[in-house]
Amino acid sequence: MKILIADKLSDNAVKALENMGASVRLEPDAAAGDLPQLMNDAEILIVRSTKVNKAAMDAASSLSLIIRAGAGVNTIDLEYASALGIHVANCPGKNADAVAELTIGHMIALDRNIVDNSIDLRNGVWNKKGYSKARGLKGRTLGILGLGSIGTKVAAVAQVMGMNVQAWSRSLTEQKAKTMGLGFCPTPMDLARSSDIVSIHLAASNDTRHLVDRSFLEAMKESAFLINTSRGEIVDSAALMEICSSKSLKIALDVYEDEPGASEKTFPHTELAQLITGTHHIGASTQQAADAIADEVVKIVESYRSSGKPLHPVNARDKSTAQFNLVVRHFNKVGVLAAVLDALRNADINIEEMENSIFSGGEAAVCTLKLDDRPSDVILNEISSMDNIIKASLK
Ligand SMILES: NC(=O)C1=CN([C@@H]2O[C@H](COP(=O)(O)OP(=O)(O)OC[C@H]3O[C@@H](n4cnc5c(N)ncnc54)[C@H](O)[C@@H]3O)[C@@H](O)[C@H]2O)C=CC1
Ligand SMILES: O=C(O)CCC(=O)C(=O)O
Repeated sequence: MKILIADKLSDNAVKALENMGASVRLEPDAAAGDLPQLMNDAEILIVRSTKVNKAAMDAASSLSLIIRAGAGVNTIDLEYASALGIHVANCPGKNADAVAELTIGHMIALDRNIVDNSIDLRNGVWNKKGYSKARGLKGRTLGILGLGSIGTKVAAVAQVMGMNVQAWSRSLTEQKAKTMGLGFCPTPMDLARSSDIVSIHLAASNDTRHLVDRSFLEAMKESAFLINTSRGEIVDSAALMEICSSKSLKIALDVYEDEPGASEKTFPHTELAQLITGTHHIGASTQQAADAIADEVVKIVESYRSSGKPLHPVNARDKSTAQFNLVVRHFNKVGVLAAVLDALRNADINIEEMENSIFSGGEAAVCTLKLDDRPSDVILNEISSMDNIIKASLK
């Protein structure tokens, strides 16, 4: 098993992979453009934020699994991976505590102007009066966009801090919000209008691109806070730059549209930087999160090695469209299933999924095949009467 790690991963995880018998190549400073040259005969590619595009996959004929050592998979061309039959898996929730911690940190920093306080002190300015105007967070309304792993954790911490927490999330219902002690916002715009602080925890996709757009920003309360630790593309940063001063919005960002890769050294959006408090996409960058992610990556490789299926697949088809389940009980002999497949091929029936389980003792087995068409009774009889078949039936 050949593994290319094109980002930083802990030494312990590398050792654990090697102990599984894998040959591991470490390229911690690789950029997206380097991947085609580095792929060679890698079967598994492990990345953090390094983008994985068509060129990388085209250069890797042995590649069968890409592991995102993190949560967001918008950096991987999922459509192309699916078209080439390459599994993509991620580590859901494993860095959520770290991002929630940074989010809460940004929220407190905005309220108390911690960054400006510190810059003034460094410049020899003492301004206790000027900086003594925080509103405080207790009793204020925090609106969370996206109640996934991170959004849920941010909500829980904010509740402990005495904030009123409300949320919009695509599958959130009023009832579910109520059981979580949260206010329910039927639409993102409702949340924008009624929150003192908006915190974004959505996955980036075509649906969520610029979900926080000009009209959302205009709907926000005067002097509200906006915090984005999810993905830059979710906020229309051009609109943000135009609107934030006129509405006195306070902004904290960890992520940016067209943000530099991890190995780059220049931040191009300096105009935006003047208007915000910003961090360098470090939401997940704590030792705790790195350890939790590394452990999960090892589990994903283990699951893939032992079953051929990775834990946490993100590009598997949600639900098979095949409606016909052919169940074949058979003796555990060479060639039995090949004959079944042959009969189905001759009938022009496609097998979409197939699973064979052997019973204890190893004598008999049952194979379930999901088919795109109904086999006729003639074919069922033909299969049932084959050598070493006990019975074939449709379920
Ligand atoms: N700043 C950082 O270092 C980090 C940033 N992130 C970002 O935060 C995002 C959220 O992370 P988690 O909470 O762990 O993920 P999650 O998968 O648990 O939650 C994702 C949320 O996005 C929503 N969502 C997904 N697709 C959607 C769509 N098409 N339309 C509307 N809503 C949609 C889901 O309903 C869910 O509420 C990640 O996707 C990632 O982009 C994650 C980890 C670290
Ligand atoms: O690995 C990183 O530093 C980025 C983490 C992240 O953005 C994610 O997990 O979605």
